[in-house]
Amino acid sequence: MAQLQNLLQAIPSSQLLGPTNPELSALTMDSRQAGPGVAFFAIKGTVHDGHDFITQTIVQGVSVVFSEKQPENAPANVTFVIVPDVAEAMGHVAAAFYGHPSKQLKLVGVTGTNGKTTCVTLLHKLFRELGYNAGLLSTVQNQINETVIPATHTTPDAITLQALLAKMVKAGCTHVFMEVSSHALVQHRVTGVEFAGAVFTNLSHDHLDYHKTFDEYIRAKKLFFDNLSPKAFALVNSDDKRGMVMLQNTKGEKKTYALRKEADFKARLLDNSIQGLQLELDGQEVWFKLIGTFNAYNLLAVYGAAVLLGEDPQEVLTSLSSLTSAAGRFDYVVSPGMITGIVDYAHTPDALENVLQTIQQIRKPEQKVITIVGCGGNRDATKRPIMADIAARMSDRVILTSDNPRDEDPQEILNQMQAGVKHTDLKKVLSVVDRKEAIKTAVMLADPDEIILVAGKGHETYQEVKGQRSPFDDKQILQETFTLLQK
Ligand SMILES: CC(=O)N[C@H]1[C@@H](OP(=O)(O)OP(=O)(O)OC[C@H]2O[C@@H](n3ccc(=O)[nH]c3=O)[C@H](O)[C@@H]2O)O[C@H](CO)[C@@H](O)[C@@H]1O[C@H](C)C(=O)N[C@@H](C)C(=O)N[C@H](CCC(=O)O)C(=O)O
Ligand SMILES: Nc1ncnc2c1ncn2[C@@H]1O[C@H](COP(=O)(O)OP(=O)(O)OP(=O)(O)O)[C@@H](O)[C@H]1O
Ligand SMILES: N[C@H](CCC[C@H](N)C(=O)O)C(=O)O
Ligand SMILES: [Mg+2]
Repeated sequence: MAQLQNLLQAIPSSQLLGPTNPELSALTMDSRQAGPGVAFFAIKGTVHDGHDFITQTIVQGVSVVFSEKQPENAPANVTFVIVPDVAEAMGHVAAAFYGHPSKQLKLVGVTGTNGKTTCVTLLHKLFRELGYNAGLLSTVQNQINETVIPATHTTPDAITLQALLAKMVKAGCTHVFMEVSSHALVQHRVTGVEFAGAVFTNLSHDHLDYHKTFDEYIRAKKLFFDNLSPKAFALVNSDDKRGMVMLQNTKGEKKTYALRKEADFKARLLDNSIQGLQLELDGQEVWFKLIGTFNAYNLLAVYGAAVLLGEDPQEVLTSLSSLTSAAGRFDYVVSPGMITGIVDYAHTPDALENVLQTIQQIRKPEQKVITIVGCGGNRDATKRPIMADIAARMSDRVILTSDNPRDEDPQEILNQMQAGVKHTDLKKVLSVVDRKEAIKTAVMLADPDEIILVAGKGHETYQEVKGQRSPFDDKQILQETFTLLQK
């Protein structure tokens, strides 16, 4: 419960109509949840405009409406708060409603095109190892210590986010690690959140369907650093072209990490194999279980953030060296017969190319690569032929199969993929519509010491076919098939 006036203090400007200080029991941005004691925020979305639902919320007995427009005929018992930007106001109001939980936590946000889930998951595992109560907000899942709360977005909306942070405070968490997506920044999902630190991983072309231009996308990421408090650290990858741009206008403490340049946190790659990474990190030689050069960056970012949070560098390195990757991010199993199975969430051409490049770098010359890949239904169809072509060019054999066909005809998706394979590569490519059968086929074909990449679904634990979701876990099926076929 909260009084409206107590929630309005953080909002820069507002105009109030109707009762001045009603009592509120809940906040919502969805008209369908509005009722007595509730404040409704009318948000302009990509499909709907929340303002169109105001009348409906009034019929449902809502107490307060946050709006960008003057009401036409507001009933006397409803308070209207008129603000220039409802999404921004909602960030501040949600923070106040839940008692500013971020101020009671050491909250670190990670932004960038790739590596967010990996970094926050490693940070969470690390701080659990170091003995802290810690929270996690990620694409894969949210966590309070070891308790899992399913995630619907990479970064939840402001109300859900503040509610989760408050729950974490209540559970005794001292540290929380969260992904901050560019959508979240533009939509003010993290407005009103106080960060102890911000980390930038890298920037490449992505989400341009939403941000329209690359400059807009960069601006979205930079917003995160521009809004930091002077007490926070701003840690960026200075090997990335955009790293220093992020620091230009920040008030936070500027820190860098790099493999190729001088930086506050610096590492040198000594060895990069299927067994893991050996790095010289801040002058010490350490082995890590994570694979691929990109993970050297993630480890360095995590190390830097932990040290900036005040942890002992030696203890951090010792714990980090024992950690494994986030579920479905270059996750792997080795069969008793020494076949390496890699499960990765690569579901875009860029990601698939990256993951196959990493495999090329770490495999022994004689190790062959079998790739299993599909493309989701009801999603961008233009990536289908491109991904099949990449898989065929960069692997010794390819099995095209279903990802989540959703409402589409699975065979039709495979036909569209197959159309992208070059004539010269056709002899390497099979199509097996059933994903389980595809995995089985790959395991049957694989000789000891070969590598099987299962791409596209990563951590997902279901498959959606003809609108129906059934349990499906690439890593588990791979393991079961190794056992079944005694490979
Ligand atoms: C493009 C985008 O970010 N969309 C998010 C946005 O939806 P929207 O703007 O399209 O919403 P809308 O349907 O137009 O509705 C506008 C407003 O009217 C309200 N409404 C709508 C209907 C109604 O009957 N009554 C009502 O009040 C809605 O609750 C909403 O407040 O606001 C919704 C409520 O928070 C989000 O669920 C939705 O995320 C959609 C599902 C989504 O797919 N988002 C993705 C793109 C996303 O956010 N991804 C990023 C990261 C991705 C990555 O890093 O790869 C993430 O952080 O997850
Ligand atoms: N630092 C990095 N640089 C480049 N590629 C990376 C990096 N870290 C991970 N990757 C690759 O990108 C994929 C996605 O990694 P991760 O899930 O950590 O990123 P994310 O930023 O959370 O992505 P999303 O936008 O899907 O939430 C991984 O499967 C891996 O192949
Ligand atoms: N968030 C992305 C993930 C895609 C993962 C892939 N496995 C698929 O289902 O297409 C989407 O829903 O488009
Ligand atoms: Mg993520």
